[in-house]
Amino acid sequence: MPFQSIIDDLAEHGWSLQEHFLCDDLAHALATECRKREARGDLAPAGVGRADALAVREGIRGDFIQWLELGQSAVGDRYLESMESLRQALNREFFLGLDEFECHFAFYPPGAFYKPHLDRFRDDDSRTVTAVAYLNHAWQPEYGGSMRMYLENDETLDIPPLSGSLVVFMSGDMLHEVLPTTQERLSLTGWFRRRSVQVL
Ligand SMILES: O=C(O)CCC(=O)C(=O)O
Ligand SMILES: [Fe+2]
Repeated sequence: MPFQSIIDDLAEHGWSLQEHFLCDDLAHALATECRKREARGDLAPAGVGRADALAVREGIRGDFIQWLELGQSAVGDRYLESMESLRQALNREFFLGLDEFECHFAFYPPGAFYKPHLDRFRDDDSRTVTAVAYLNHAWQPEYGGSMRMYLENDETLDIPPLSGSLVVFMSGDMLHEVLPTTQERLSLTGWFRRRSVQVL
């Protein structure tokens, strides 16, 4: 079961890569859904920060996003249901108290990137585990657009955004970035959250 290997990887080193997490038809249908939203103009430039501190900073990230909610599309619901099963598996194993999953489509036009960052906000530690699913069929190495993770001992790992793969990591620990892409790059980025304890 892929969930067990995600859990084992997280316990061992805080991240996991599952190269065939989504079956081909689901990955393809999600890519179609993302492109449809993009064509309709539903995606908006992504911001940096949270709520009232939210700002669009093109020097930091250049992707366009739209949140995925239950009931918007059958294919979106299928993805959210599999993340719900993963949430329950993570809670059973790690007692993280994850009580929510939020996720958005992301569309990186050619030239876009996302500079190195952690997924946890300075004033809100509710984002606990990050899960990113990639939706790019026949992605070639020369397109760029890999996600670079900064591991221990100054090592880095570049993960190409290949259709169907899922990367999971601890949101507060893993420094990561999206390297500049030369092609349109589609993904679903999400976070398992626990109830936020506000730092005043
Ligand atoms: O698309 C990716 O590979 C990662 C995106 C990301 O780091 C984010 O949205 O916080
Ligand atoms: Fe991130």
